Amino acid sequence: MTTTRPLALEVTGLRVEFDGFVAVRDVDLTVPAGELRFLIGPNGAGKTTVIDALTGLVRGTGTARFDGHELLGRPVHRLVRAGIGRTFQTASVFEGHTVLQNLDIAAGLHRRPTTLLRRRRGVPEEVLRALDTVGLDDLADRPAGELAHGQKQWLEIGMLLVQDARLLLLDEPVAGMSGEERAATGELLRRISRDRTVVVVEHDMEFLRNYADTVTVMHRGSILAEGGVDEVQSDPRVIEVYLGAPLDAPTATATARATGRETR
Ligand SMILES: Nc1ncnc2c1ncn2[C@@H]1O[C@H](COP(=O)(O)OP(=O)(O)OP(=O)(O)O)[C@@H](O)[C@H]1O
Repeated sequence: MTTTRPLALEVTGLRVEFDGFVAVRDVDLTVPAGELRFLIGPNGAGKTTVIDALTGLVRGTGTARFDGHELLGRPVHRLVRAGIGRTFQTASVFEGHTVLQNLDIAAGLHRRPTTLLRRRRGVPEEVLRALDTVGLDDLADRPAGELAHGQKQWLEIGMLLVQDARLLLLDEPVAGMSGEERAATGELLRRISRDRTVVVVEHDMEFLRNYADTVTVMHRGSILAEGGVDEVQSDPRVIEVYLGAPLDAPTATATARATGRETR
């Protein structure tokens, strides 16, 4: 099953506290389908915590609606069923199983493992489609543990596609990837975001410049700025807080970062 109409993620007043420490506050965020949204900000800005709150890993207050469903306060398995999928900074695939088996497991989480492993004929259509989308057709029978780093991330994205995730929240998907893998991932995210809602947490400024439609900048738990890449990169508040330099005296490092010669 594929998405038939664009869906937006609409977050208002999101707040997350850890033992009295407010990690995320007053976050309003709307992400339409068809747009590749990047979420950036210095370390500790609250990016991952936002994703954690939307995927049920931490408790958040406020509202977060997707496809008519309130996401906050729902258990993880119900969020998966509601079409919410995420990846982590480290790919979590079943290394001993083949690419196809990983996708098959993701496609039928409710089936018993023995049934899953016996099914070699009649590969479900959504699995074939995901293999094609993430470009792993030729590696379908390869154990996931033998895949290159980038390929594991693509497999993980494929696993979200077979679950029919329509809101994908991806945490630093290109970290540790080669230039070629980054470009392939960027194109993959573009394809996916045409009819799904995709939010990417990323530090890599070059990747951001090449692929982001819109950028949301977080700082100290709140949203600091939002707009196109050029707009955000030239915003003095962003230069000051995200790049870590005082406005009137940019350091060599900050200047290098602002012009994209450094990635973090
Ligand atoms: N489980 C937790 N318990 C207590 N504090 C936490 C927890 N998770 C995150 N924090 C704190 O919340 C703040 C936001 O962290 P978060 O990981 O969301 O930032 P981030 O923007 O994703 O940073 P990075 O780019 O380094 O991954 C940080 O100060 C962090 O130390």
